[in-house]
Order: sequence, then structure tokens, then C-alpha cells
Amino acid sequence: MTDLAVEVRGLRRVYQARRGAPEARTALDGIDLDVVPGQIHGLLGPNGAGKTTLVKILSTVLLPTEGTARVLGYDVVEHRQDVRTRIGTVFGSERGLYARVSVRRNLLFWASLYGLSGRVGRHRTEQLIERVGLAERADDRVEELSKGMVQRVHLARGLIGDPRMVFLDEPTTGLDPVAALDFRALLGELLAEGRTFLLTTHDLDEAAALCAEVTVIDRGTLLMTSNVRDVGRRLAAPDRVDFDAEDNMVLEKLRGSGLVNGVSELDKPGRYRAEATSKESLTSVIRLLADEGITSLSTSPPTLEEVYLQLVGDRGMAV
Ligand SMILES: Nc1ncnc2c1ncn2[C@@H]1O[C@H](COP(=O)(O)OP(=O)(O)OP(=O)(O)O)[C@@H](O)[C@H]1O
Repeated sequence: MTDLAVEVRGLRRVYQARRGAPEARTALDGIDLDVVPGQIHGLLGPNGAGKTTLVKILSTVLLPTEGTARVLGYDVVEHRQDVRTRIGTVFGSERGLYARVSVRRNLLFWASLYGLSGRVGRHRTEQLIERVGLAERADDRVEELSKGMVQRVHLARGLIGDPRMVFLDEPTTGLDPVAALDFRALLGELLAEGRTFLLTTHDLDEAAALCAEVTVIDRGTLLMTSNVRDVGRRLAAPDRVDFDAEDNMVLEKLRGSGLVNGVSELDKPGRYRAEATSKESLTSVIRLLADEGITSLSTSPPTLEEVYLQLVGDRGMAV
């Protein structure tokens, strides 16, 4: 028995050719993934990378073509029901809720689908309504709510079975910044209760802020799994050096040194960023600056966004 919340090995999924789609399409081409319990694990990748396909297999909605996937120790094919009763799914789209029915009745309905008894279902429903901050709107129809409120109902629905593992597919898409922050704060609380989340998102700042680990996939293959803090160190990309300079001479010297790819001015006037050509040249850049009497130095590894862009490259826009 594994201690991992999600353990995926050699997972492939081919969508077979059919009328209207004459060619078979390989959405996942041998993915391995480990998700440590009690964390938010980010799943990143451009459109069509295979993220939704992976999440659908993990939530037992779709069968794999090859390979294995276990969720909370249970095989998604052989122990489908064990997986289903222990997971929650929150998809960013509007599916899964009855627009003309109240928040409360929607949740009661999902509680009964989950097999909760009337009393437990009612209790859980009231708890979750409170939890997601919708007590005053509980009798409103879902169609009368704002997008952010609907997302909260989705989250409440995903939590109705008190799942240990929650799959979130772009949960903050379309939310205003304040609503997105609220949503993230709520995730933080849920995390503290010992749940595990697999979060699909296109928002790299969100991933960097929320996730302990991130996995990047593209064209059905894994490009990287990394701890978010170490993500910048995963690439050969060299660090940057930020420094204050009053004198253009220093900038010219640096630019002519062959040690940097470029020097650019940052938001603050007089503060610059030099990108070293390699890890080795970084030391020489620092020495050169120090020799010029510049002491206000700080180095930083590439951000998640920079790493992502380097991995995915111009595939970001191409499908
Ligand atoms: N039902 C389907 N039938 C055929 N091909 C499909 C089906 N669902 C997805 N695909 C294909 O599988 C590939 C992966 O799609 P998937 O939806 O998993 O990507 P994604 O990473 O979730 O993309 P996005 O970020 O756009 O949501 C794509 O090429 C897509 O066209």
C-alpha cells in the first residue's frame, strides 16, 4: 500500500478515431506522477496538454488505455467505487449544478447522491454553506448568483463527501481578484484539515502562491515535476543579479563583459537586473559589480512563470 495521495505510472490515453474525428489522438503518452498527501499539487500545461484527461482518469470518469493510477491507494480501474467515495471534484465550468434550484437544494441533492443519510446530508450541507460564506444566499437559485459565488457552490459540492483528495480544474477562472483571493484563502483552510488537492490552472502566479509542488505536462508527456521553491533551480537557466547603479559605465562594462545575456532596468529607477550567461559566469558578474563598488546586490532564481515559458516555449499559444 502506498502513502502517496496519487500515484500514476506509465499512463496513456488514446481517444479513438470516430466519425467526425478520423484520427486517433494520444492525449496522455506515458505519464508518471506522485502527489504527496496534505499538499496542493499544481498541474500546468498549455491548452490540449492532457490535464483534463488526466484528472478525468484520476476521478474515474474516464478509463486509461494503458498504465496504472492509484488515488489514496486505490486503483482507479479496479477499485473505482473506493476512489469515488473518497474524492471530490471541482470543475471550473458550470456543469454539475442545477441553475434553477437553490444552493441548499443543490447541495442536499449531491449529499444524497453521495449516499449520505438525510440527517448527515443536511448537517453537512449547512456546514458547507456556512464554510463557503453563502449563508445569506442559501435559498437563492444558483442562476441568481455571481460567478464567484457559483464557484463557491462548486467547491461546497466537491466537499460534500468530506473527501481526503480533491481535484480542482481551473477553479478560479473568471473570478475577480478579490473573489480569487477569498477562494485561495478557503483552500488554505481546507488544506490545514489534512486534505490533498490536485489543482489544474493556467494562472502561474496562483500556482506559485498555492502549490507546494507543480507538474508541467505538454502533448501528453511530463516535462517537469518540482517543488515550487526549487523550481528555478531545475533548469539550466542561470540566476539573475539585481543591483543599484548610478553610473552608466558599470552597465556598459557589464554588457561588454560577455558574462551576461542582457541588462535591463527594473521598475525602480537606478535598479537593474543582469542575466548571467551561465551559472559559472554568475560569480564573475558579482565580482565585477563588487569591484565597481556596488554592494546592493541580490540574486534570484528564475520564477515559475519563466521556467514554464522556457519549458513550453511558443507552444503556449499553439494548440
Ligand atoms: N473526448 C475527446 N475525444 C477526442 N479527443 C479528445 C477528447 N477530449 C480531449 N481530447 C484531446 O486530447 C488532448 C488533451 O486534451 P485535454 O482536454 O486533456 O487537455 P487540457 O490540458 O485539459 O487542455 P485545456 O488547458 O485546454 O483545458 C487534446 O488534443 C484534445 O483535443
